[in-house]
Amino acid sequence: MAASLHFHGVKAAVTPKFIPSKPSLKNLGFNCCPQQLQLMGCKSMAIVKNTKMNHSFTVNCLKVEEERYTQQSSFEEQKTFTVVMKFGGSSVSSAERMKEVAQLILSFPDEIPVVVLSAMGKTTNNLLNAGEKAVSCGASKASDIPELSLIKDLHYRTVAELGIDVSVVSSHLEELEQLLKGIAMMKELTLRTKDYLVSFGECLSTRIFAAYMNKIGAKARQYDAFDIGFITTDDFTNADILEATYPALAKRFNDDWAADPAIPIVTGFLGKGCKSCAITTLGRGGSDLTATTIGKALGLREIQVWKDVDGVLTCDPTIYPQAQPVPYLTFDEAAELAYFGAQVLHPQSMRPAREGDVPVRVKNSYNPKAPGTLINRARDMSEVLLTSIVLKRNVTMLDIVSTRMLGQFGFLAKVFSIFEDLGISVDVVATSEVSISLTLDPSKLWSRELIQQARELDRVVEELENIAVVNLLQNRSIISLIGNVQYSSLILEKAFHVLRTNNVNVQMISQGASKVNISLIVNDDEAEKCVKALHYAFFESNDVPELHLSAATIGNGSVVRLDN
Ligand SMILES: Nc1ncnc2c1ncn2[C@@H]1O[C@H](COP(=O)(O)OP(=O)(O)O)[C@@H](O)[C@H]1O
Ligand SMILES: N[C@@H](CC(=O)OP(=O)(O)O)C(=O)O
Repeated sequence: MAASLHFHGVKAAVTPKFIPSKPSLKNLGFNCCPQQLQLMGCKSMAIVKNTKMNHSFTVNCLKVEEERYTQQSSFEEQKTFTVVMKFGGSSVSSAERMKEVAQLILSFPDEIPVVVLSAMGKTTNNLLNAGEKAVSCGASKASDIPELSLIKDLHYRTVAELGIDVSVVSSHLEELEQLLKGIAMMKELTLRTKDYLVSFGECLSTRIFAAYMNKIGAKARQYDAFDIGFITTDDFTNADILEATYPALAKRFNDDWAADPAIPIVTGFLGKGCKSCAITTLGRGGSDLTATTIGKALGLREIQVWKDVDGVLTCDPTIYPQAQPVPYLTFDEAAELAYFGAQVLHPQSMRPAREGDVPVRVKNSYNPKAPGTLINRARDMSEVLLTSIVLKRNVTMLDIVSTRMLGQFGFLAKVFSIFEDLGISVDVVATSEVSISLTLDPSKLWSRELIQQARELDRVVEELENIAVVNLLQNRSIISLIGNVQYSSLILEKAFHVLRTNNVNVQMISQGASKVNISLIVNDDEAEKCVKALHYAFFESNDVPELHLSAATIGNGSVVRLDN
């Protein structure tokens, strides 16, 4: 039974589920006690809906097991926030989208969210391109850089369409223009300056959105991540979040809420270098990591990442539009999928969620009714064969052959110490007694200038040639088959059948220890064809007689029965 109450002029809808504790009610401007709610027929607990703030609060509750409410009853304080809701650039690309996102947030009245936003639409790319152009255009031309105009137009138009004050963005846009002039004068764009430059995207989007939320009566407060405790390494453009971040965030958000409740609107992607104290970024797509970090810091019920697709799909829809949503994933599967190139999630974003054991839900902000993908610690894998196919292009592969390797102690250690010294990560490895084949993580190389990359690769080869014969193979792709490696023979049999039929020779294969990933290396120019054929075979075709399967279908979440 639901009821309606009026306290201090604020209408409160009460659902007989929770009875809020006195202190929490006071924070919200209410003044009632469990007895009053019991009188209303709320036998156990109640949710109080503050219709003025257009929000429900499942604030700390007291279970009324006894008939009588006594003053001595302990009102346990409950955590205030319930979920993180992260919206990517595609979800907040225009005023219209921001309005829809605001309504979407408010359509969950039982949640108290921390909202994380990325930069609007293509703003991060435009900022990076503007920075590159500023290096060579000359200070007098910096104001005319086309990408600067695009950024200004988008943000001025958005505030106008949302009916909020232009001062919310004007000082930041002026500062951005000054920065581009500075870059033009210096004729140089360091990684540190690059991070400062791209930070304008998230700083602008969150300010606009918070102002709009306040305008429509949903009290919100904007936060710059680098000011509230996101402490990172000083690896500009690819910083890692440090442990000190978690307690700092919890304190800041909880203290602010206790003092003056408002929905936090936080910049994704950004942090503050622990030594430099300068703005850092978490790598492209890093707002997902911002969201999971907050989820762990506050011990929330769920982390929601809202995208422009119906969840994590069986493969990249830009390669294969027939890709289907994957309803459930484990943290391990999602981490492998992200690490091996599925753009939908940031490669490091699963770590805090797994550590904090907070489920992650990937949803579509353009289609909120779609169930999306739920990522959890475990799921029943017994009937799962393949979950998703991921393609990572532009990979460099090294074949390292040592005639002295046979029985030579420490060869692998020497090889890997060379990579460690040069700060290059290795993705996939396969070894034999006399050789080792490996691929290099392109994202680590991509963050460097092209010339620097070439120099670094030359150095790797030079160093390795002291101990082995090295063959450098570029333009390769890694196709990762994410699924149940317990069925590896079945997966491989099917995959190799498909590849043979398509005349593709696999150059390297690795199963790894993850139990969820088999990686195949092929030439770049054959990779897309392979992914399409594999997707068809694993997710769409039932016709697999040569595999002796009795199930009607195999693939994502479907039943696989092997005829013994
Ligand atoms: N396996 C996959 N599942 C879902 N989306 C994928 C996958 N692989 C690549 N993508 C791409 O990722 C995009 C969503 O990620 P992203 O651009 O980071 O979204 P946002 O900017 O909204 O956070 C999709 O539009 C899709 O093209
Ligand atoms: N704006 C940053 C961070 C980010 O996470 O963006 P998105 O959520 O739109 O992928 C980027 O483009 O990399």
